[in-house]
Amino acid sequence: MAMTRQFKPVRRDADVDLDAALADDRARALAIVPVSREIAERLDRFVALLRKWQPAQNLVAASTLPTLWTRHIADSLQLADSLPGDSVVDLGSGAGFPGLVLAVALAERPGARVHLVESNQRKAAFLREAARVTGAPATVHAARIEAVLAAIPTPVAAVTARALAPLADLVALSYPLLKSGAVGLFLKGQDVERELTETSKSWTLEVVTTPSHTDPGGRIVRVNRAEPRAPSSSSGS
Ligand SMILES: C[S@@+](CC[C@H](N)C(=O)[O-])C[C@H]1O[C@@H](n2cnc3c(N)ncnc32)[C@H](O)[C@@H]1O
Repeated sequence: MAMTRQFKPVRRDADVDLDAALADDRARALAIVPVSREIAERLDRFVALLRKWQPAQNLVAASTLPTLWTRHIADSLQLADSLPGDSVVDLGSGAGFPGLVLAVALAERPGARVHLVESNQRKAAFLREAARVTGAPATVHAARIEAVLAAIPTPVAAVTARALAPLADLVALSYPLLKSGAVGLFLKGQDVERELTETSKSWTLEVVTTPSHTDPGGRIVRVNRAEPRAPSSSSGS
């Protein structure tokens, strides 16, 4: 009788180590930013997809993969409580931080919508697939922010970004939304005071900064209002 050999996929030691590290990190992350079991399950699907695409797409720095939950997911989720409403625009979403994760957090809210703006076509393709597998209410715009922002329906409750640009550039990029009532929620590092000083040279700002729950030294910058400063008149004429 002919024998059919069954080949099982081989799991390498590195995969097993990563499974264990991620299980620990998941528990740490969800202790910092608790979510319902339903949302945690959606996030598990997101993590599985990211791990599948990571070898070909290098979606996050490989060194941060074992701390994906604390470093990227909890870092994003901590903004959820600060959202003043359920319509969000996330600028330069990359692999989905913070925008896709916020969309997952809002998945149970009727009418919620998160617009993810990402000009890299391969990352945008990943974001579309991530929205599909998680059922997150996200719309992906595979385009440059400057080209797409005017087409996003307003009013928008919040505009978010992480690791995209200095604060002054973020305020300028998001001004079309800020002036129609959105708040800016920007995840920033230790250098935030210098960035605020720089931004204040060109903008009148109402800003609140609070410590990050996940990044020691990191700050959440909430821009409640921004208006461009009038150019100073030149002297001596
Ligand atoms: C450093 S990554 C940060 C990604 C993500 N926000 C995070 O924190 O992991 C910046 C992302 O912004 C995208 N990006 C940069 N400039 C952009 C622009 N003008 N319009 C749209 N996307 C942009 C890049 O393609 C990249 O994926």
